[in-house]
Amino acid sequence: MTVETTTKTYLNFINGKWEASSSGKTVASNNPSNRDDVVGIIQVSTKEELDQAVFAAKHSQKAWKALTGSERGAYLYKTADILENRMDEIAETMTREMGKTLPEAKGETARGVAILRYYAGEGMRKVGDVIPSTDNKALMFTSRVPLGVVGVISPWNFPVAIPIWKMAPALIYGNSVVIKPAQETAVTCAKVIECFEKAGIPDGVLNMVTGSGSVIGQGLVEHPDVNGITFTGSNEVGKMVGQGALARGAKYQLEMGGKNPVIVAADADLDIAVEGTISGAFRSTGQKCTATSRVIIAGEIYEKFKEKLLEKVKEITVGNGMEDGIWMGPSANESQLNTALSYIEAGKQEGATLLIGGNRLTGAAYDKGYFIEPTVFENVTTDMKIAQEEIFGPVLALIQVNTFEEAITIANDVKFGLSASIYTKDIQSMLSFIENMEAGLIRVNAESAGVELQAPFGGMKQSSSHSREQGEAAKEFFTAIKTVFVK
Ligand SMILES: NC(=O)C1=CN([C@@H]2O[C@H](COP(=O)(O)OP(=O)(O)OC[C@H]3O[C@@H](n4cnc5c(N)ncnc54)[C@H](O)[C@@H]3O)[C@@H](O)[C@H]2O)C=CC1
Ligand SMILES: O=C(O)CCC(=O)C(=O)O
Repeated sequence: MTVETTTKTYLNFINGKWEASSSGKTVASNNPSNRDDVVGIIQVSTKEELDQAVFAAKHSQKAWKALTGSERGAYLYKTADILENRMDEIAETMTREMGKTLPEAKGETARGVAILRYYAGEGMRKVGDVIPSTDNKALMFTSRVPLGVVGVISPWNFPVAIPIWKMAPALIYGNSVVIKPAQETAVTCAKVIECFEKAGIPDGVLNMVTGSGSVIGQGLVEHPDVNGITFTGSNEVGKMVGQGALARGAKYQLEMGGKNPVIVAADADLDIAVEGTISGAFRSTGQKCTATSRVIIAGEIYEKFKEKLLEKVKEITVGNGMEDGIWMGPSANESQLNTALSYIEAGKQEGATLLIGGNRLTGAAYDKGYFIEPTVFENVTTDMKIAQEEIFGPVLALIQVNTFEEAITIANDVKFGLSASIYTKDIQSMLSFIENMEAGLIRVNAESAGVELQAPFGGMKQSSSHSREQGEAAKEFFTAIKTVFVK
């Protein structure tokens, strides 16, 4: 395994060149397993660099759009090959930068490669339909055209997959892109951009500007030459992004929080349910919008499920995700750690019973990082904060119910609607769950997290702007439809 030991400074990528910010200011990206480890130095950019990037994107888009879909696809295939060759190095950077374990980071990087190849292929697929006109001498059809310049605002929890599942479809349909990655994972993003550069993407078509959300993120939202904004992150910021884009008539797409339930029915295979619950709740230290945060369990099997779950939670090894044998890494930053700890405190204050975990880990192996125990509460009622709000940490709430209807009511009793699972063998329960659950992702006998790149991804209620990402659904956002009538 190669671990970088020198600290490199990463620049903005504007119009095909790597350039420092005119601010002269930089910030270190630190390892959440060991804050003394600086993964890289990144630019704290100004509005000036953002303007340059948007200008470059605007002026390169016409020629990019004029290429055929297969020509654009060729750049994505090439980028995929380069990313695949750099898989180990980029995955290691991801683990050092945000903490998820190396196997998870490798899996995510491989997913990035697959997403690039999927959208490369989209360049050869149809961009319209023929629709019968009521005039039999006319030809009527639709054609999809790019939006123009797309602004990508990405979070830190999937530093490779999320930027790629936004940039790849934007590019294949003929848009140019300016990305502002989360500061916490800007080094990983810069390495992904290097893959596009090495693949020869034309100057200006893809630009990266790092910096704060309030300057560069907000700047993208407000920029008159940015035609579409795609965002993943918190509900608070997402709503501001949506309002800002709407105010100037730009298209927007928001993927935000979740409070995802798992229902364990009385007839569930408990071993499979426990395994899926553990993986959904604690992989990536609970920092997925699709993470399981509530388990709603039939009274008949409650004690048995709880016992099996706690046995498995005790086996979770927490530590530096670069090390063999570690199953759960740290929180991605100090603020995430403190948020999780404050929700644990709120759970105790509001009367939930702490069954396991609940503490920050201390000692030589932990003191320089943001490590927290996997935590499970019981006697949780739906009015409690830990049952209502997105924690984005390894905290699970167990809720006991007497009937299936009660389980569905509780599962739906939140403002979010991203993902929901049920464990059952009964076909009627499955069908009722599929019918009545208010969630964009419905999972039966499978964990709440886990998204397939070729299928639509997004939520109901306050989890998204009601649009969908990934798969063919991406076409809806990254293109506009022209209806053409020819006579
Ligand atoms: N849905 C998801 O996958 C994610 C949800 N979150 C949620 O958000 C919480 C806070 O995490 P943060 O990293 O602080 O999320 P955030 O929503 O602040 O950040 C997401 C992205 O938005 C940018 N941003 C921040 N302020 C902005 C503004 N005013 N205008 C435009 N862009 C802006 C950030 O720089 C980052 O690139 C987490 O605890 C979690 O609950 C965070 C990351 C991903
Ligand atoms: O569960 C996944 O694979 C994707 C989750 C996601 O998109 C997110 O946490 O932002």
